[in-house]
Amino acid sequence: MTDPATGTGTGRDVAATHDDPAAAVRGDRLVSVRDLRTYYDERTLLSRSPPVKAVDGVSFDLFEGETLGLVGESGCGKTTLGRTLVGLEDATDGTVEVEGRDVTDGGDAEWQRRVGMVFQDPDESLNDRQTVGQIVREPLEAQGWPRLSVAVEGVPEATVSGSGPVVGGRVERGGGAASDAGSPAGESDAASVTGDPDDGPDVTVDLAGGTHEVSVRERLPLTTDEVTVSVDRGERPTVSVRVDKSVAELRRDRAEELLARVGLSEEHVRRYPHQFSGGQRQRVGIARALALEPDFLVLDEPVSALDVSVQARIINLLEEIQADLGLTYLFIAHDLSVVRHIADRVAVMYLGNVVELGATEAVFADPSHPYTLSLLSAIPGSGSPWDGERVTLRGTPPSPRDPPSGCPFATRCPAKIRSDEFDLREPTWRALDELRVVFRTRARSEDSVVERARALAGLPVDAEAIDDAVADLFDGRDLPSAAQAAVDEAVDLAKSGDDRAAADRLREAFGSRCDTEVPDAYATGDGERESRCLRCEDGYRGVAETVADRER
Ligand SMILES: Nc1ncnc2c1ncn2[C@@H]1O[C@H](COP(=O)(O)OP(=O)(O)OP(=O)(O)O)[C@@H](O)[C@H]1O
Repeated sequence: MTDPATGTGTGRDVAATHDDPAAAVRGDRLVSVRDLRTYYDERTLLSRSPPVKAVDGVSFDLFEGETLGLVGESGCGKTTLGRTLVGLEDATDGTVEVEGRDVTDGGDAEWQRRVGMVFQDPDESLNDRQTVGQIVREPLEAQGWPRLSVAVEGVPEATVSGSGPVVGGRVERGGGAASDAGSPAGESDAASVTGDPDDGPDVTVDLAGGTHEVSVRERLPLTTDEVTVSVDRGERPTVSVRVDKSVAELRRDRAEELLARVGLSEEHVRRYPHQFSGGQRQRVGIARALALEPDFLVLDEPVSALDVSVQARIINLLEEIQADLGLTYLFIAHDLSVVRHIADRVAVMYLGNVVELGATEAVFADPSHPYTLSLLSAIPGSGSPWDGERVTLRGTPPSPRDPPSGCPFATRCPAKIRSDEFDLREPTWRALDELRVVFRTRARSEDSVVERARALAGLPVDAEAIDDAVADLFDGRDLPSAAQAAVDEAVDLAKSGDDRAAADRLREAFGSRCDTEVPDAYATGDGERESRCLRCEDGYRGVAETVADRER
């Protein structure tokens, strides 16, 4: 019905995230993620477990210069999503597009240069046997940095020859034929030979007038004094460009500059990670991620391993760097107050799915997914309209190897839509949900040897455990006779060894849309947010209202 991220579709479930107020401060779309899935398949000849569906159908956009916070409890797939975006994990399905180019398979060299990742634990992510200088230079060496591009301005045509790290070639002035390197003609006065046109040429030689002028792109550790240019003028001038610094010197200087950028000094270059504090090590991790002048950083819980006093300084540093360099961040965190501080928008993830996405303040002020509500209820003074007790979710998240067939949150949802068939009290509904989880869990787990032997002998399977579970859950609760009959049937199925059928029987009798329908992304608020909760449809009570009623 809807493509949540593009906002195409009809009806009120159109996710119009592009019209939201936060969009006013965002740039163009940088990354588009569509129905992305990343599964870990560990099947071997001996093990037949299904794959772990770590990311299971995620769609969203990232806009230039924004910070998108990604939150959710441990194991919901945040890291896997971040790693898939930067090409460290292979996507199983779906697409990641950057400015319209498909980079899903991780093999796009240009995208590899433009993304970086900062990891949660600097102790694990930095090689203790390398000096800090070596660590920061590593990506430069791996990517063959620098390959300096040259543009010639002021003449219709010129030939460039380069030496050292300079990549020469034939260049054309705008309006002429396309250059050898395929730069589109007419785009600008300068056609660069290599390099990303967005970054501009590294060295520009202006031949207008009788002499020539040389300029060097600001971010390079190079001055014009270190670039020697000679011009052989003729009908078609030849420009020879020599860089006096060696590649090794340029890399060393770049590393020093990066370390200075993150607040470390020259003297730190030859030290080893274990000689630094946690905060300093994370600064090294950030310097390394910035080495290749990325546009986009995935920050995977970059401050959660640090002392609270250090966290604020690292967050400030990340904000400063973003403002200076115009970077786009995906900021993964479990601490919602950190996300509230740093993120323009927030995506809430549960069991491999993004269940709510929107402008941070709007999501905090009026969460429209019950999972977001439960997360916010745990933060005192979160500012959300929820003023009740903390909403504690029942049980543990389902296994990502066997997620529920409908809404992924249905098995724990405090606002689950109930079937009209029965008029039961909330604790009874919950007992029924939990009994179904018991059967689902049993169906998933391997039988014990004793259980297999009992099944082979035609004996009831672990009947006592089932009876105990039923007694625990329904002790003192009277069910209407039709409901009791359905529970009894399910119990009989489980005792005959068919836990899956037992769970299905309960779903058939007591389930609702939440158990069978995967919710679309519904636009909520003023269209600035999207929520994958069926309660967003017309005719249902709101999430907070329902939960408040049920928790009473
Ligand atoms: N390399 C792997 N092989 C198999 N399963 C994996 C692998 N990496 C992660 N998983 C599983 O994928 C699911 C998602 O894990 P992931 O680390 O992405 O979640 P997370 O939300 O980042 O968790 P945390 O906050 O604890 O880091 C989990 O069930 C995890 O056990």
